[in-house]
Amino acid sequence: MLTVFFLVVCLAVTYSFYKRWTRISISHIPGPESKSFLYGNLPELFQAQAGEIDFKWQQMYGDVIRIRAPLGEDRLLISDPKALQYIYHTASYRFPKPQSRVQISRLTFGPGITNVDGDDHKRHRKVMLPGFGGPESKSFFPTFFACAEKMAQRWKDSIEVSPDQSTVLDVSSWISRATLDAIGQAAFDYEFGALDDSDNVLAKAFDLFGVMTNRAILFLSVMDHLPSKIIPFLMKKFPSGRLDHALLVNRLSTAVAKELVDEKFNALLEGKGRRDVMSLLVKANASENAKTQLEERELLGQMNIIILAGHETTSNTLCFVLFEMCKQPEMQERLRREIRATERVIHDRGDTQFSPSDFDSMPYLSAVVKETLRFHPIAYNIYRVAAKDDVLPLSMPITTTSGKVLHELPIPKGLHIDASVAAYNRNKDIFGDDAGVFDPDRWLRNASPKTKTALGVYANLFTFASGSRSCIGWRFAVMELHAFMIELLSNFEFSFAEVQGIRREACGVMTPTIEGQVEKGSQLPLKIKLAQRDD
Ligand code: HEM
Repeated sequence: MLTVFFLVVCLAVTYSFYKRWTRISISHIPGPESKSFLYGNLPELFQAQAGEIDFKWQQMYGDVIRIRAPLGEDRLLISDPKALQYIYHTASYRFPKPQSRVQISRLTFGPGITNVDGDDHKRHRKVMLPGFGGPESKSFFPTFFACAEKMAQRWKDSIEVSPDQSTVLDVSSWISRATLDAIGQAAFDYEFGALDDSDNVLAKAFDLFGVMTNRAILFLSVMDHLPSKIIPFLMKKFPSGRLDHALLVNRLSTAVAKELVDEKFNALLEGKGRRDVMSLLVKANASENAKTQLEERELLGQMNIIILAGHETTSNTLCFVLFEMCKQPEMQERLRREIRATERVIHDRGDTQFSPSDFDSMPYLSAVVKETLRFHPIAYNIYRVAAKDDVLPLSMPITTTSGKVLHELPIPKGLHIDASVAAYNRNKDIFGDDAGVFDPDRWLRNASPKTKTALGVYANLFTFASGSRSCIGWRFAVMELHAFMIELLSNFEFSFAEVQGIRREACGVMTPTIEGQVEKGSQLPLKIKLAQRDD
């Protein structure tokens, strides 16, 4: 049996080599030398700090770069606005995700919006959209605020008992648990209780921290060239720690999800439908016709995806806001002054809570949110494959290695494309010559960046991707970021704890780690004390 299996793998790999050598070539596109036939340039891309090599290559070769994947395969690393707009917006269903990533997502979450394609994806997205509109996201603002307040209270308790009225906390663990609770309440009307329990099983399971090893690089690349049907078999036959962990996440979170889907469905039948995302999803699904309705296993997959996509992303973004605020305390001070001034207006009008309409009087806060999303995009690279031979439009012509100038780029079916969100967000033509500097004021000088090619769903950033597969939860995330920042900055002063050397670790999502302690996973130890109040 195993011999037959290996024969199939060898044939598949040989066939993919044959196809590679007889198709349109992109080997004339400038790019870095490959240091290894076995791994190509991928270790440089996946094992450096997030975006670091993207910025270097962008300076050397421009916004369309040929890189090598394992076994001599050519790929493109792209940050060109027009090419990205074509791939993610205009022709998005002609550029599906690589099958290795689709299969891992299926294994971890079950079938759901991130791992289906074409008409199936349209069906999933249609049922999910009603839960993620503008009014719905705004309605969760008080929930996000309450979670931030609860965390802030714990920090105050810790400061109160300390002799020097300050505390050092790993804020990455705290914020990750607070955002897990926030997603539980807003998306499912469910209490994960992660803030109350630092050993929360689900919070620990959803910590998918892991730096890409050479073995994983090779494994994923080979998976991309095998017939999709044999991949689940291969995964079972050659288990690994990461895959076992994915199965554990699936088991734990599906158990919670199953209980909730049943509860929401019964509530709907009894006419007691609630306003959380999942209730809206179950309701939208019930009004679909039988052909387009999501099956129960798809609803469960959806919930698993929302738990992960909805908490690790916002949580890590919040960590990088605090990181910037510690680097530049004057920004922290300015933000606090703006929040306090708005607080006074709110009290004067007889309210006790901030609401999304107060954002209008906090332009610096919104500018800090946008600048953090630009400068520290948590999903720093996103991946696609050309489903057929195609032609990419370009914002800037490319000069090939033989000196020919191309105004558009023919690409072969099967070409892997790594979109560099990190590099696009620092494009000097769009964001200015100082695109490499963290400067929230750029958003006050120009509310939207100058570009002929509109891309992305928020502020012309590519942080939430673009087009039919753009982040469905972006409004949700923007609300949550504002709520947490108001609460944290108004109450506390943050500075770096003794440990220095925070890294932007390139895991599935970018996360802070400490130089020399990467194996310990996400960490952001900060010194926290109560902010002075004059009133
Ligand atoms: C700062 C926070 C966030 C960032 C930077 C972010 C970024 C992204 C990006 C780049 C994608 C596209 C990935 C790809 O196509 O390969 C995506 C998709 C997605 N995001 Fe987010 N996200 C954030 C927060 C959220 C939240 C809060 C939720 C849910 C509550 C969410 C749910 C989703 C879902 C379901 C998809 C898949 C959409 C589809 O395939 O149609 N995200 N996100």
